[in-house]
Amino acid sequence: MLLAIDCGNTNTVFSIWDGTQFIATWRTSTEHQRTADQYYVWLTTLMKFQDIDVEITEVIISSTVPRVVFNLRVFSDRYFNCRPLVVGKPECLLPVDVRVDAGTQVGPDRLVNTVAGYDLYGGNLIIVDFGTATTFDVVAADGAYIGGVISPGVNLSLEALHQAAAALPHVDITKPQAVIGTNTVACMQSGIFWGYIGLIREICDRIKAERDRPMQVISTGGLAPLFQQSVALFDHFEDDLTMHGLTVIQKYNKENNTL
Ligand SMILES: Nc1ncnc2c1ncn2[C@@H]1O[C@H](COP(=O)(O)OP(=O)(O)OP(=O)(O)O)[C@@H](O)[C@H]1O
Ligand SMILES: CC(C)(CO)[C@@H](O)C(=O)NCCC(=O)O
Ligand SMILES: [K+]
Repeated sequence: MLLAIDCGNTNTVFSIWDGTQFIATWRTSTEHQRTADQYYVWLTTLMKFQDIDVEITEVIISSTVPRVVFNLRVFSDRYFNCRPLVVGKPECLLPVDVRVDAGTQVGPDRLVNTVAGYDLYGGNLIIVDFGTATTFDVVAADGAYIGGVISPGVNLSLEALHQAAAALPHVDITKPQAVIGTNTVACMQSGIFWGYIGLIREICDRIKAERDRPMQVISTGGLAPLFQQSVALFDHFEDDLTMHGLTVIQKYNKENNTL
């Protein structure tokens, strides 16, 4: 079975794919100090707890944090006796083109999202991923990643306000009752919530105008449904878009990679 690992700057998600579906998914915070042995103890404890008794024979990794890849490689090699496929490395083939400025290292999560979006919906897409950063990936008609937009993540923006201003507390994002806040928390929530709705709408409109063709907007990440509640910003929401992309890339390499 395949273990797919999506390592973001904040969280790392592990999913087990049985060839047809994900049978389990677990999330942990991303820490580059974590060793191969620590990953193994953590994972097997959760597997036992959920009565999941499967043999992992393949591992694929997408990591936006280069430093964690070493220990994840050791983890894969030591405990599953396999060499992991690492998205973004030359030995990992992609089923789509990447058309960006020479020397640009596109985040592997954005490449994986592109592959997943193209597999599910075809080309001409804008993929909006709410993670540590909010990213917009633009997918051409032929599935190529042709660039996009990187904005500060929702939680990052809230945290930055709290860190920089002595009188501003830490708040969680929710949809505010009104635009005009009558207390500090409500003011902050309004700024982030409606500010983000504006940001998403403006960026998507401008990308569509620049491309001058109809495009579907696909969203993923924990906060997408919250924004979609108020304004129809997205055509589709995919909870596990990145994980889906990892399975597509794994299959593609199995069929086409001679290494
Ligand atoms: N209402 C909310 N207020 C604050 N945080 C929320 C809320 N709803 C969801 N979240 C958080 O949003 C995050 C969404 O997870 P997601 O996997 O999309 O990004 P991430 O893992 O934080 O980022 P990265 O992939 O860059 O590490 C989760 O950490 C979740 O706890
Ligand atoms: C933008 C993030 C942090 C989003 O996870 C990641 O995709 C990344 O580190 N990207 C590298 C730069 C780029 O994608 O152009
Ligand atoms: K993510």
